[in-house]
Amino acid sequence: MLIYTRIISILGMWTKLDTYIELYNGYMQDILDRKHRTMDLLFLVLLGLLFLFLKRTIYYYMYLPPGPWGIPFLGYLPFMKSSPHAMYSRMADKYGEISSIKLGNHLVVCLNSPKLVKELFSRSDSIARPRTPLNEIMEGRGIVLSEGILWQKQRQFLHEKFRALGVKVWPKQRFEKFIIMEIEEFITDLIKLNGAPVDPTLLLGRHVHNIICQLMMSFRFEEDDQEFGIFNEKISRGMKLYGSIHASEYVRQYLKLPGKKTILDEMKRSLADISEFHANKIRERIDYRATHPYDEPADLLDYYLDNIEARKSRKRFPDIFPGVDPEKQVVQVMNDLFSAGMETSRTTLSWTLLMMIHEPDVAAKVRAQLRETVHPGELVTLDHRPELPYLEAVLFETLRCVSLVPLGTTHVNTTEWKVDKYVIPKGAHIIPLIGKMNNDSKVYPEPDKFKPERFLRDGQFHIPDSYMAFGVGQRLCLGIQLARMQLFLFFANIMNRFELSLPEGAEMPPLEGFMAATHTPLPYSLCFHKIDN
Ligand code: HEM
Repeated sequence: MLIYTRIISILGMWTKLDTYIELYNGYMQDILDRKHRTMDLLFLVLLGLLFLFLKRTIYYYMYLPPGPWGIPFLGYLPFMKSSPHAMYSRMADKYGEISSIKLGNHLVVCLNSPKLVKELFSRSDSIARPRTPLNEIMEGRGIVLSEGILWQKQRQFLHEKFRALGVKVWPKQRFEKFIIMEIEEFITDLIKLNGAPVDPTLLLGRHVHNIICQLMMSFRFEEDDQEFGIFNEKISRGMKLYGSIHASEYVRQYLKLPGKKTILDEMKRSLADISEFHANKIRERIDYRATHPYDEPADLLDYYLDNIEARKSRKRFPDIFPGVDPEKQVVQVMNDLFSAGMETSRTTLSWTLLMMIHEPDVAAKVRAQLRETVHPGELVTLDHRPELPYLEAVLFETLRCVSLVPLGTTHVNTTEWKVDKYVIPKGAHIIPLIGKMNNDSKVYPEPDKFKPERFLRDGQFHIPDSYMAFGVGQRLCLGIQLARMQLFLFFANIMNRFELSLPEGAEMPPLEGFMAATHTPLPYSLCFHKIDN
């Protein structure tokens, strides 16, 4: 019976086999259909993504300012055969007012029109700085490389306090006396030399730096101060070393090449030493203020410490240190003013003295104007400035001719920019070609000629709109007033007290110097002969 039942049930299943197979096939078909549908969907998504990618890439490249092509990941870096200065200059010759190039995975946009630079650098979305391994050492602190709200607060604070301390290129300013004091020391050094040859760039360094130290922390380095020599060496070496790891700005892996990381480490150590010096000065001042009450702030450090103390006692006090440790921020501001202020001013003075050797007729005109205004040997002050427009024009023409900061300081745009028919994607490195614009014959006719008259209008000193030496816009040089005070007072007093000559038998030093972050003259010597009163 059991066997019979089994046979019946097997026969029953047998007769349903077709149904099972059909079910199975239907099931498999369903899976296959679904698989196909998923594949189709995936394919469509990929196609969509590819389309978007192509659209974005085409849009990106189609509207980029013109420039040479590179290869993926490295851009134009492997084909760079000259210095960035020379390459950008050639790009400007070929492509005009605006050009672009890919270096590593960064887009670099070069601007070669004063009007355009002015327009773009006045925008509030033009003030960011590039994120490079070197910039990252400062951790976003200070003034030169800070951004956003911290930069805004610092800039406003420093502007206000510079003014309050009398840093203005007008007569009777409180700060003028410190510059004059330093000039008198400098003149004493020159008189002691009694006409013996000296490299003016080296001699000027301590005096120019003392002026910044006075402004920051009422301090000056004495003649035999070893520490100043060491700092000076660190800053100059840092500027040169920077050139040898410059490519790491574009491809970080560059620092993995033999020797490159060591250079970055050396630069970090130098910064740490200079920071430690400034941090000590801050601690000394805090101790001093604890026991010595004072009436009014003597320098930037007093203003900063006033702010830090007031912040501690009043919770609602305006915060000028958003997101940073106040003491570390003050240290980095001091480092920045040291490096931005010293090298620039002393090098400009050194170039101007060299120009006077190259251009004896101009030197004679400067002296003639001085003779009409002051006695030989008399101290020239800012009171005399309105009577000495030609002298000031010589300084500005020197800055134009030598282009002290030939590539300015790189800006970064924080939103996409539409410029004429081009689109500059956000995050590009924007470089103003200051050196190139200074030599544009449409802006400065006969640019190779040294013509201070360009800066005179109706006999008065006049700065044309196109002038770029101190940058323009939101991040215009913070020290422009201080620089103008120093340059005028040093140059006027040197010319009023000394005749300049090359050492006997020396060849004329060239006007082509060493190009790095700044353009410095090659080492040269001058003799300073005191003019009898
Ligand atoms: C002849 C002398 C000088 C020249 C030619 C010069 C030139 C420049 C240039 C081209 C910039 C870049 C502007 C930009 O980012 O677009 C700059 C920025 C700056 N300069 Fe000067 N400078 C001189 C002297 C000084 C002095 C004496 C000080 C010190 C008090 C100083 C402090 C600064 C600071 C702090 C910045 C950064 C401003 C910011 O990022 O907001 N400079 N300077």
